[in-house]
Amino acid sequence: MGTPPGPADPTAQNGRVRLAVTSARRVVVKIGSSSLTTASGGLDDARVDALVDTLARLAADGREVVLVSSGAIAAGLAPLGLSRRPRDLATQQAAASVGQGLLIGRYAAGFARHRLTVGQVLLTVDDVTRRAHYRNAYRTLRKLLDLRAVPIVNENDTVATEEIRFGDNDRLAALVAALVHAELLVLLSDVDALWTGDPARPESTRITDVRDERDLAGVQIGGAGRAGVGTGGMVTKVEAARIATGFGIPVVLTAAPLAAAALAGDEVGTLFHAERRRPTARLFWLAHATTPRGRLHLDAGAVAAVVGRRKSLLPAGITAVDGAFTAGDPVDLVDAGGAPVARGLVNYDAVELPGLLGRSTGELAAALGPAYEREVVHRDDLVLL
Ligand SMILES: Nc1ncnc2c1ncn2[C@@H]1O[C@H](COP(=O)(O)OP(=O)(O)O)[C@@H](O)[C@H]1O
Ligand SMILES: N[C@@H](CCC(=O)OP(=O)(O)O)C(=O)O
Repeated sequence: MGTPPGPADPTAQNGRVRLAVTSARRVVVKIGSSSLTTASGGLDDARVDALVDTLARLAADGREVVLVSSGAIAAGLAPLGLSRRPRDLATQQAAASVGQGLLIGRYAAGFARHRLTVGQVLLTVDDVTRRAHYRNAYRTLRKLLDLRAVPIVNENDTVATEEIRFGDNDRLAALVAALVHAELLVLLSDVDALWTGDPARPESTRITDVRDERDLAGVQIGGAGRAGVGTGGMVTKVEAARIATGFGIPVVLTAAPLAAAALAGDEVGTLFHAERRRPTARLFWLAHATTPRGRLHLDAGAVAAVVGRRKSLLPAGITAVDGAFTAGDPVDLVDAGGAPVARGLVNYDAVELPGLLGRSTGELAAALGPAYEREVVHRDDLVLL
């Protein structure tokens, strides 16, 4: 390994402070299972307390903190006599049911030492994909912050099924950061930064800054490290960083013991710089938080119009339709090869479209009435993928 992770890392301090970090007033911090558990899999009280102390200091500084914490499944293993993360969903859910209570109890006791109250927020995919639920989740989180409580978020593992699971809390943390309009997302893992390749290999080096996709070219982004504890590895963290930075939120990725230094703005870990152009909340939600209900296949002309010239999608450019959506649902717009190029809110039911395909809006209006002059997806309801 190039440089061992830890506060002693000589490359960590060079006297510069990351202003994007120190100026953030509302911060979402995500910690992975691997940073909260002992090698044998149980909750590591010392690590939980260390994180709590760091976050309590942040709160004492007047910053608002939302914690997204994994670890429910890992914390439930030992009490159930299990030695490793189970593969089947039912046992994972049982472990999460036992472990989530222990986890939140541990946090509540830890924050109480600092006279801080915690609020448990368990979210399902629907809570961040369905607009009505999304607003509910936002209201609750907002209210907890207004009341100076520390929201502690996890996926509601006990009720999530395989199909509707996030499965990894990195993406959940990025969506929560966007939901609460955080100014910073901190991803804490068992590795001190994003490295150019597997951190265990001598040729790998630490990446201090990711300014855009070009800085990720050639980087080998692998799966989870310590077997049986973490889930997504670096892939889900980089994906979460893309989501958050695309929403204008900078992201610091580092190891849990470096959390305090990272939050003080020291140049530890990897800083993913925020993109300057921030999409509207609605389009962000459309791109990242919706599940498409169908697919519209576009011909080359329609792809050029929608992607290249940012035009609305008209029936004339659609060659086929899949799915059972109704007007107002999110659908993916795919090119001739089936690759999604955009997502949008469709103005027709799936059953209406086959009779309209390939026909001009003028022709449709003359044959079927003025209501059929409308776009299939209006450009204001479209986001490129
Ligand atoms: N390019 C890379 N840079 C850093 N870590 C990497 C890279 N590729 C793969 N990894 C692995 O990803 C692991 C972190 O993911 P994971 O175990 O899922 O953490 P967590 O439980 O914190 O979510 C690291 O321990 C590391 O071995
Ligand atoms: N919701 C699950 C965690 C899933 C997850 O993302 O884990 P990790 O990769 O350790 O952040 C739990 O609490 O066990």
